[in-house]
Amino acid sequence: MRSISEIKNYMLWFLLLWIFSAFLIRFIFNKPRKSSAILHLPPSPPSLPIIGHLHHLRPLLLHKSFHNLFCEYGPLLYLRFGSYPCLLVSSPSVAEEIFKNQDANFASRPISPLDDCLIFGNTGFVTAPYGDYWRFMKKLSVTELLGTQQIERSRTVRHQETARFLSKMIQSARKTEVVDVGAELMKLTNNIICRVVASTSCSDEDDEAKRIRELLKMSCELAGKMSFANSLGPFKKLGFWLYAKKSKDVTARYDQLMEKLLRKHEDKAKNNGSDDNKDFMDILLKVCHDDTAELRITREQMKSFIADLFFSGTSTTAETMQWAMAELINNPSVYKIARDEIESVVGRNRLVKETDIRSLHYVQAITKETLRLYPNAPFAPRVCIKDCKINGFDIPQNTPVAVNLYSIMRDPTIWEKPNEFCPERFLDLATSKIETKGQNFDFIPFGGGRRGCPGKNLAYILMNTAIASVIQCLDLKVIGEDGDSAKVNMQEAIGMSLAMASPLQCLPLVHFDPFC
Ligand code: HEM
Repeated sequence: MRSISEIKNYMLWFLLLWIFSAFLIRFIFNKPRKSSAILHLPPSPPSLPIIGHLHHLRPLLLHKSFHNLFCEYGPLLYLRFGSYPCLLVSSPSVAEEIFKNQDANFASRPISPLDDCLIFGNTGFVTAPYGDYWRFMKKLSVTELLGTQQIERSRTVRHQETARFLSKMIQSARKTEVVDVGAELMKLTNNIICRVVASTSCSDEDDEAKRIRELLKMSCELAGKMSFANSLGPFKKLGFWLYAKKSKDVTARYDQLMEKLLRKHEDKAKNNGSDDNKDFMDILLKVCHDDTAELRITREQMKSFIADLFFSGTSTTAETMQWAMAELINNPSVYKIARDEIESVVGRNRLVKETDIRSLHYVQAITKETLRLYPNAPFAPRVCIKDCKINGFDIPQNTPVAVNLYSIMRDPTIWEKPNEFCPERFLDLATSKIETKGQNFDFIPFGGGRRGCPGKNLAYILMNTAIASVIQCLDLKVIGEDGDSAKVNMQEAIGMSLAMASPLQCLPLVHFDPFC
């Protein structure tokens, strides 16, 4: 029998041979396109034959690679990854062109590499091209789920879930138990989205919620790997070959889960025609069965849309809160200022409520500063629908665009000490009130324009309240070799979203117990 290392050697040789022949074939048969030679394209960093700028990328740490490119070569770059061009935008003025002045022309997303094997492929809302389907779903989500009135309506759900999260943390504190804060925050956001979308209560014992979380995580990882594979030009098939089976499996399991939830809702609709307490799934089903609706959505589109909401709304919010907690632990003076603010506004007799947030300016500044440093979606992917000009340069039709939110919000020409956590920068120092920064496209953690994040308001209210509750009720201690002065490791994880490399493990200590 061959040893593992022999097999590995064979595979390596096979791979090298395959790569070499692919390069050769491409070199011989692919003549450069004439049209790109006469276009006045934006500047490009030095590139290599065939792979273009691929050598500038660190696999699965795209935002870091983009940030390095921005620091070294400037804020508007025309890149080529294998056979794929990409416009990298890292300045507020060009972001304004994309999100405002030429918004309609940049309102589509690049074709997803995941279309035929993952649920987050091209049938979804997030990846849908700018057209009738996207407009219809956007209207529905803004009016029926994520608008101000709907956010008000789901306040009780958020309050109950935040209290559940907090009481779990307090219980662990009483038992001197170390808590995986990231996992608890993920449960919190997942439960809220589950209840708002499908009235599914996901308790600790319910492994349905756990399954949703696991599938989301797997999908995220696969999406990252497959997107990277897609940029490898002639080698993208290798990526699909490696990940297709797993992707299909994830999709099938997600589909089963959605079907189960949809059937429950259909049964409920049959037995009770009343419009009271309709959740988002009820509304979607109604639209799906409505012959007179502006647009008939299919069952598949409905499932993808719901998956998109889970995908976009849960880990984004949970991971941002995890960064906030980590920064708070590493910056005890910030913790103290925020706690003093909460105690002066709320007192020490009751738990902070959503309606207190408008008076908690420092807490709001903490959330904003966290989003500035750690935008969970570090770049907004768009595509140019038709030929246009930006800053006098030609941008050809169908050019994928990455608006580099991460670099814009760490640009030293815009932000003083850009890598430092300093919530004060969001406060008007004269009034100590929150400033409305972001009008100039320098603070854009939620993207912008018509394709900007529709969950922004929900995310803000949820994060501000959960962060304020933790500050009000708990001290968080990291267990490390340095004893009480141990700091959280702020390293970023490998992946497409900006998550922490190591899960935040803390020992909570009770400062105020609102449930006593
Ligand atoms: C901290 C939390 C969040 C962050 C940082 C975030 C960030 C973003 C960003 C950067 C985009 C792309 C915007 C663009 O292309 O201009 C986006 C899109 C989106 N987000 Fe969020 N998001 C968050 C929370 C949420 C929540 C809570 C929901 C809903 C439950 C949500 C739903 C969506 C959807 C559906 C899209 C796609 C919009 C479209 O393609 O038209 N997000 N988000």
